[in-house]
Amino acid sequence: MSEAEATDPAITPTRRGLLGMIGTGVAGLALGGAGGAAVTAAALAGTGADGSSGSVVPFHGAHQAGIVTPAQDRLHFASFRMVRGATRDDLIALLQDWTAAAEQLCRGEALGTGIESEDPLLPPDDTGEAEGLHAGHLTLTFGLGHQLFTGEEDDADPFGIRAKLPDTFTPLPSFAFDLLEATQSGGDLCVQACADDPQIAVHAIRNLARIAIGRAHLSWSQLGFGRTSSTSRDQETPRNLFGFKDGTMNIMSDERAALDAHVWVGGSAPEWMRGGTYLVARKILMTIETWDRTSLLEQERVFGRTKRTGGPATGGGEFEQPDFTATNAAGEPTIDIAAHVRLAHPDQNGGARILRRGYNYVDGSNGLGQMGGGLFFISFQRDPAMFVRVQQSLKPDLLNEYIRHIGSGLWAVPRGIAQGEFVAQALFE
Ligand SMILES: C=CC1=C(C)c2cc3[nH]c(cc4nc(cc5[nH]c(cc1n2)c(C)c5CCC(=O)O)C(CCC(=O)O)=C4C)c(C)c3C=C
Ligand SMILES: [Fe+2]
Repeated sequence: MSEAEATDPAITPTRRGLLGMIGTGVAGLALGGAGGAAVTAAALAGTGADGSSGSVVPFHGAHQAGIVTPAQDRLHFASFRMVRGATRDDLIALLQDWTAAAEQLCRGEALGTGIESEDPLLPPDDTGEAEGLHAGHLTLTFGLGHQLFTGEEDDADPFGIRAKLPDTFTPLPSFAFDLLEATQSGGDLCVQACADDPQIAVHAIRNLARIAIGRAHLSWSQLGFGRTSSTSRDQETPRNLFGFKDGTMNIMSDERAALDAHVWVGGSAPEWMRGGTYLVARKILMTIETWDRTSLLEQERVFGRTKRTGGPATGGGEFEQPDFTATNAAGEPTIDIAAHVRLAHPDQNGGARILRRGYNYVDGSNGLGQMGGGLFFISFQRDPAMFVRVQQSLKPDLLNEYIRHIGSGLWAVPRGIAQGEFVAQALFE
């Protein structure tokens, strides 16, 4: 296949197309072969047969994808626990198998021989629900939990990696108002799957869970939609379930200096984490019915921003800097002293900034006429202490009246990998 043919939308291969070509013996189409490169180039051209959904985000690179990648619309986040008695070799083999699968999934390929099993007495290599779909900008971001290094009792070294535990990687403390449920918190490994299409994200997690069997099991997972933070100025700022623009003051993917200062782990950390980051997830229930009965004045006081434009209460458009010194006619601060944006602002937090990349979620309703929905908050920062600092400063936040933190997790996200490496390989060297 020539480069020109490879980028022709009309012949950009879908999962089924790829299988067909493997079946007819197209030379080198297997992983790593010359044909494989052509397939990647085709997919990288970003155009599928339907003209929109065939885009590939490269899996390899200095940093893992899914962090500064322009936020896709859909999330399936999964937390895994290693099975009791799993060994270091099991963990390494799992990360190797996940890496090989992730490379294929992110290229929009079916796993192994796909749904056309050579032996009908065995389950097919791929579960099949993404058959006919394209890569859909799928990104898979892998993280390692603290317990992986220390064991459940914090006094063990089940996988022989304790010596590589970074000093800064300590579990999150309890926060005021935490109402955490163990069934939605923690985990030895996490995988953040983001894509344009929920079927693609779910397919990826499902197949990674299947591959993990006998070594790790799916502990809990969360579906999300309608990204609540932009990571690129090319994206319109989305709205959260309270109807406010969310992500206005986020760190953007082109802010190189800010990313180095606040997101990417730097030089003094263990080698396997340099270029990595830490992922915090917080499942935050939003009491939507109460909020919907709250006056617009109060809603805007809570955030310190206007609902329509997203601009600060002190005036100007969405991206105008808030003036925290401004007062109204009565001499009171125009932006309430407990407004969310005041307390979350870097000025209140020793300059700490975090990269937010969360999603709305709705898990159905609770049988009392209330929606079980909110924000699946995700942030990336070079040190978990940066999140802790911001979260602790939100203690008097007016928003707390309308939210409940019900799930939590912290994972170290190793640096990205080159072709031929597996995720977190440097941790085992
Ligand atoms: C600990 C970190 C944060 C949590 C938890 C959090 C929850 C949360 N936030 C919103 C809605 C908005 N947040 C906004 C700004 C904002 N929030 C945080 C941090 C946390 N938010 C930061 C660091 C910032 C930026 C502050 C700044 O630099 O000005 C905004 C305003 C628009 C924006 O800049 O994004 C909204 C709206 C909800 C609904 C929520 C929990 C459910
Ligand atoms: Fe916020």
